Order: sequence, then structure tokens, then C-alpha cells
Amino acid sequence: MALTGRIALVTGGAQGIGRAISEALLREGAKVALVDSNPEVARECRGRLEEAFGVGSSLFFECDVTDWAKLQEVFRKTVKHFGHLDIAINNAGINNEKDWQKTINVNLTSLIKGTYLALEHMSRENGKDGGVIINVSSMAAFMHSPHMPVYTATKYGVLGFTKAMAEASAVGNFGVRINVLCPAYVDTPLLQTIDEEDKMGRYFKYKEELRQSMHTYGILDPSLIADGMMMIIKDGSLNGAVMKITASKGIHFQNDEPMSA
Ligand SMILES: NC(=O)C1=CN([C@@H]2O[C@H](COP(=O)(O)OP(=O)(O)OC[C@H]3O[C@@H](n4cnc5c(N)ncnc54)[C@H](O)[C@@H]3O)[C@@H](O)[C@H]2O)C=CC1
Ligand SMILES: CC/C=C\CC(O)[C@H](O)/C=C/C=C/C=C\C=C\C(=O)C/C=C\CCC(=O)O
Repeated sequence: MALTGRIALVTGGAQGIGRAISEALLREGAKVALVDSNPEVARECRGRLEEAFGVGSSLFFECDVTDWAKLQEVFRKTVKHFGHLDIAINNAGINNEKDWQKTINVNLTSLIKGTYLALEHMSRENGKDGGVIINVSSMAAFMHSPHMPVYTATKYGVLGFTKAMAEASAVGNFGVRINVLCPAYVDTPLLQTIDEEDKMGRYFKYKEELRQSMHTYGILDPSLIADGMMMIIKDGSLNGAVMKITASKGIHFQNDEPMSA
């Protein structure tokens, strides 16, 4: 998929991984709607992106992805403004084991809603031209870590939901490729929640083990995650792919054993 003139929507787009992917898309000539709940980081991000890529190449929406009416409106307004939608990246996510129901709501429930909204605007079932969806999970979906059990559960959920939806898209001929990306630790503000008792909750006592895990597995630069995203976006053969990005193996794919009856 060549990216000039393509239209993308990125949730949690103003900071960290979402920002890195938004910048990569803009560099390649796409237009990007950034959706973020944090007005301060969004303001700073907007200034930088408009300076670097020009006013008009990006749209900014202050929106909490858990607000269903607002999320619907953001997709609608993006399509109205740019004409259509080609790429949706459900990236917004949090680590909050204290308010764990919020973690499920942001990381899993809202990602499911974002996927369905993207399909509404891209699927051939609805008379649209197809596209690509990337859902952000984590290497936490392959680990059984005691440090963030609910976060881990949401990322398992994202993995399972996305693989099932990819099959649904293939069977239903939606014309939409749906893939999942699982990074290991990435150098973003999210990692700072390790020092916030308010976010770690009862698992705060494991923070040194968690820090040790980061030391063992390494911390990646967000630009590498953006590289992985761009690979998925451009490779039209990928549907249902599970991309892992780790310090030891770099960008690679999970290959499942074929299931025997
Ligand atoms: N940083 C890491 O080590 C890893 C992160 N991930 C996942 O990558 C995704 C992005 O994470 P980071 O960039 O690291 O986090 P981050 O905290 O640096 O950035 C997340 C962005 O999402 C926004 N956001 C948070 N909740 C939101 C909501 N309810 N509605 C709209 N926007 C919201 C924040 O304002 C922020 O701009 C998350 O899904 C995270 O779980 C996956 C693996 C590793
Ligand atoms: C305070 C911490 C908050 C959040 C952390 C995260 O955002 C995050 O999503 C967690 C990531 C956890 C990563 C853990 C493990 C990394 C493992 C490896 O790198 C394993 C190496 C190779 C495996 C190769 C393979 O199986 O393909």
C-alpha cells in the first residue's frame, strides 16, 4: 500500500508509540487523525506536527476512547473531513491495576469498539473500499507476569479478538486486513507508571522485579515500533499476522502450530 494521500486514524496518537506511528505516516504523505484524551500532550504534539508537516495534514480530536458517542463522532468527522478512511490504529492503552476495570475498558472494550467503528467506515460489507486495522497488544500477551495481571489479560484479549476478527474479515470478504502488534518494553511515559503506587495498586511491591524484567529484556525505541507498523500497513498480504518486537529478535512474527483435529 503506497501511503501518499492515505487517511489514517490513530488512538492515543499524541504521545509515545502512537505519536511515533503518526509521525511515520505523515512522513510518507498520509493524512492522520490523532485521537487523544490528554489535551496538554495533544497541544504540544499538534504544534510540532503542524510545524513539521504543515497545517491540514493532521487532525486532532480530544477524545477519551471509552466515550462511545465521542468515539463514533471522531470516526465520522475524520471521514467527513478527509473523505474516507484507509488505516485505523487502535493504540490507546493504560497500565492501572488499581482501577483495573478502567484498564479493561480502555485497553480491550474500547479497542473492540474502535475495530467495529473502523470496519463500519472501511468494510466492503458497508460499500466501502477496504483498508487495514492494527491493534496494539504487548509481549505481555505471551508472558505470565505477576506484575500487571489485568493489563496482561487485556493484551491476551486484544490478541485473541484481533486474530478472530482477521478470520471474520477473510471469510466475510470485508477487504480489511486486521493485524496485531506486540511490542516488548518501549521507552514511553507508560513505563513511568512503575513508580506510581496509584497505578500499580497491590502489585507496587513487585516494582523492583518489574524493573529487573525491563533490564533483562531491554527497552526499545518507539521508532522501531513505528517501523513494524509501517511494515504491516504496506504489506498487502498480511491479515491475522501477529508481529512481535523484542530487543533480542527485533521485528518478527509469531507462527502458530497448525491445529490438529
Ligand atoms: N510502552 C511500552 O512498554 C508498551 C506499550 N504497549 C502498548 O502500546 C500502546 C501505547 O502505549 P505507550 O505509547 O507506551 O503509552 P503512553 O502512555 O506513552 O501513550 C499513550 C497515549 O494514549 C493516550 N490515552 C490514554 N488513555 C486514553 C484514552 N482513554 N482515550 C484516548 N487516549 C488515551 C494518552 O494520553 C497518551 O497520549 C498501549 O496500548 C500500550 O499498552 C505495548 C507494549 C509495550
Ligand atoms: C510499568 C510497566 C507498564 C507497562 C509495561 C508495558 O507497557 C508492556 O506492554 C509490557 C511489556 C512486557 C514485555 C515483556 C517481555 C519481553 C520479552 C522478550 O523480549 C522475550 C524475548 C524473546 C521472545 C521472542 C519470541 O517469543 O518471539
